[in-house]
Amino acid sequence: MPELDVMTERQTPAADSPPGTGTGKPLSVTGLRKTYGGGVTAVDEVSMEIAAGEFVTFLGSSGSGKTTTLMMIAGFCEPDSGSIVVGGRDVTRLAPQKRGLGFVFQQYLLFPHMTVWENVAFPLQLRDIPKAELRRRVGETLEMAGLSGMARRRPRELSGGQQQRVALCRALVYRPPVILMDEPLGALDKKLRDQLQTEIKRIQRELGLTVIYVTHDQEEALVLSDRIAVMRDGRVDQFDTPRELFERPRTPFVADFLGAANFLAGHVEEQTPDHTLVRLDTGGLLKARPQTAQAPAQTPRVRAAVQPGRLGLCPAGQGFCTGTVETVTYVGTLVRVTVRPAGGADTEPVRLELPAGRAPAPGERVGLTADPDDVSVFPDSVSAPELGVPAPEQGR
Ligand SMILES: Nc1ncnc2c1ncn2[C@@H]1O[C@H](COP(=O)(O)OP(=O)(O)OP(=O)(O)O)[C@@H](O)[C@H]1O
Repeated sequence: MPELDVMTERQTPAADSPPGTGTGKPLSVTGLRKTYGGGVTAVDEVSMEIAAGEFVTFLGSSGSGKTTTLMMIAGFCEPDSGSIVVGGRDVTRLAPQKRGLGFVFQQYLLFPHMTVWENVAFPLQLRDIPKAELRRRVGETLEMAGLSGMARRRPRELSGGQQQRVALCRALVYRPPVILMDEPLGALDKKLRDQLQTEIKRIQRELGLTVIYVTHDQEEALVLSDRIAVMRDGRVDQFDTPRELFERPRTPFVADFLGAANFLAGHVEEQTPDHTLVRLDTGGLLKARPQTAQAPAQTPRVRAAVQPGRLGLCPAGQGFCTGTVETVTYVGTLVRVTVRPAGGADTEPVRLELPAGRAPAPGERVGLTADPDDVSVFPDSVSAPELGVPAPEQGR
């Protein structure tokens, strides 16, 4: 892991704007590629345009190329080809410390012998910021992160969450044009993660920061991001808003990775400009939204994908499928239900997420419904396991 601010050269801060005026800059990445020794192509032709003040997350399973892409943007890893432009300036061949970017990593890398105040002030001292200005900025940043009362403590006197907030302050204090965060909350427990996610998002909005965030946690990506780049095998499968990724997944991998989609096998029976009708292997007819360019009109076999939270119950014999309730698991205000469809011996149970008040009883026969707009249809040329999609877990 690179030593952070220690490497930062003496330079004028990227922006001197006070909070609220939007310090973030746009970033564009074109045709980025990295192959490690041994022939592993970690990143393969990644291109994206990130707007000033946008919160973008690289989401993907382990080994999908998230960290390598981030490290190339940071300058700690040299790309084989491609370019990186920050705020109109090509930084591809610049040393990390000359890019002026901020970093927050899972390991806090605070200086143990310095107080919180000194840790946060350090990047400004490196940049020869006048004392009064330094005091104002450190004070302001600590206050924003709720750390004002802890300025005199040393890192070992803080909890993990507090230490991570100090690391965040240290990246924020000199208002870099882009902040890069690699699993910064990975070491914290769920409650702290939730709390810090809210704080990171608030601070990012308040300051208008451009943030690139790496995580393999779907929920975290959905909570934080304006847009998410879903990565697989070094490539970006889809770069879109959380809503688009949910409602218009372009690949089965995206459908499954974001929402643990149900995949229902069948064939297209009818295609009109208004809808697609899929005859499921279990016998029922499922109406999906009309298909676009990648319409599987020529593909006899398809898989219809629908998220568990977008399915509803109706009386048995109605809807696109009838089956028997197998499991009912309460998860807070939600209930996770699995239904074994009748009429398809080998079919997987269908997973639903319902409000707790609408839970059916195990053994009950129910029908399933879905809004056609929530149903995506994919050609059945590639199976989910081949795409690296994990098998659905019971009660997930
Ligand atoms: N220094 C290296 N030398 C050789 N191969 C590497 C090196 N660093 C990463 N890789 C390989 O490149 C691929 C992408 O790795 P990368 O760390 O970018 O993925 P990631 O999505 O960030 O994964 P994780 O979530 O596990 O950190 C993997 O196959 C990995 O084994």
